[in-house]
Amino acid sequence: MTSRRADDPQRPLFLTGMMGAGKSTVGPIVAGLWGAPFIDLDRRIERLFGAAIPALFARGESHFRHCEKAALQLLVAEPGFRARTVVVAAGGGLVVDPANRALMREAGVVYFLDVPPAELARRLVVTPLGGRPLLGSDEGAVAARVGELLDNRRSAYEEADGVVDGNGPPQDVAHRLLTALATSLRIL
Ligand SMILES: Nc1ncnc2c1ncn2[C@@H]1O[C@H](COP(=O)(O)OP(=O)(O)O)[C@@H](O)[C@H]1O
Ligand SMILES: O=C(O)C1=C[C@@H](OP(=O)(O)O)[C@@H](O)[C@H](O)C1
Ligand SMILES: [Mg+2]
Repeated sequence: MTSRRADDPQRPLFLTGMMGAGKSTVGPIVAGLWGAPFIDLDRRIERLFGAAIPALFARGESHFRHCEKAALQLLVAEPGFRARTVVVAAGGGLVVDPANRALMREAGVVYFLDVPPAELARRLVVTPLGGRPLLGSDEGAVAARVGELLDNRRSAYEEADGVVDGNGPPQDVAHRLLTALATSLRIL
């Protein structure tokens, strides 16, 4: 069984990985199994800055990255955050900034949901592309773009406390994650 044990340390879990890895889909399932709240950092950003992700990107990627970093810093600074059991889905690019990586690892446990580029592209082309401005609007170019981003980011994703295979039904991924996490939490 993969649910939390009463004696597990209380730590936030950050889910990282590429767009399409399933962070926003698997995160709420893990939170439900764990009896913990779920926070999607992209939704926090939208609330904090009063604009949708594409609108923030329209002011430039660096503007979006600034908002993203501020949202992470504000979340982690909430009283008692580091001792909470909470599941946080990061946006796929949050790890690119080394300060964000360090902050997540300092504040909680970080897991990388690893999914091969072909599967990411398969998932992303059936999702409205406009919501992820970095992918552009050309379906045919998504696989190449995703492969390029993953090549650039892989080493940052791998600086996690653990890596979980994100292939397969979301429920299976959630259970896989909780099994891996149980081990991480007990050795903290
Ligand atoms: N394990 C999975 N298997 C198949 N499709 C998935 C899986 N996880 C997510 N998806 C689908 O892929 C798309 C992106 O998922 P999402 O959770 O938003 O990813 P992320 O937050 O990592 O970018 C959605 O259409 C979602 O339904
Ligand atoms: O990989 C990225 O740089 C991004 C991923 C998105 O979140 P998801 O990973 O949840 O799609 C969102 O934060 C933004 O469009 C940028
Ligand atoms: Mg997401």
